[in-house]
Amino acid sequence: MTDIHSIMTKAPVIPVLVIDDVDDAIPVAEALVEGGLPCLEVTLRTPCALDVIEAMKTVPGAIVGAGTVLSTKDLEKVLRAGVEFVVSPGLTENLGRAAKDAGVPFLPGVATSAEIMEGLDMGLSHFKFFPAEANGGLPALKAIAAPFGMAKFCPTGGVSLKTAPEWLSHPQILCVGGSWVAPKGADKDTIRKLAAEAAAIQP
Ligand SMILES: O=C(O)C(=O)C[C@H](O)[C@H](O)COP(=O)(O)O
Repeated sequence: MTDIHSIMTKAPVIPVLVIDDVDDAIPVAEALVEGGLPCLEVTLRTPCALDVIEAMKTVPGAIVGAGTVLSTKDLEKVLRAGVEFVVSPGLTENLGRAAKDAGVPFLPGVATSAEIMEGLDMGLSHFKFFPAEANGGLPALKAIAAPFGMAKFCPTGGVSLKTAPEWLSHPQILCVGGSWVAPKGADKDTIRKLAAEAAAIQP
């Protein structure tokens, strides 16, 4: 298993996926991987998410993780499904410790200095800044991250193709997360093009 730093540095964008129909899993994953975005965050927001994870894992080159992991119960489920990384919207002591014990690359959401400090205490150093735009955007993250030179971030929530380059120009930001690369109902060609555009983003 790889570590969260290498997952965050594979491509500038981690697609955040909400998949309603398991039949879409393979074409969506193929389009994203072909477009140059190998790390796929499948959110547990839909009832078929675990089946989607299992299906996407069969796509060559896909590195499949789970998002919206809210509890240790969710963590157990996604580990059984064989995810390679885990993302959560927030950080709790229970979930942080369980992810650490499981040895799975873990990217918990933070929005404040105290949350980053709790994460650092647990031995974590890589965080999702969530919800990125609603929390004040890049000026807010710049100010919050300044005392924590060792911490790295993946802003997610309201990030777009247009705003991603500016986020990525900050040295503590390794990648951004976003759902824009796989809009609901989009066909494979569209998703491949959106992924290729995102993969080519230069800070
Ligand atoms: O489901 C989760 O666990 C989340 O953390 C939420 C997602 O990361 C954001 O909703 C994506 O934001 P958009 O790119 O603005 O759509």
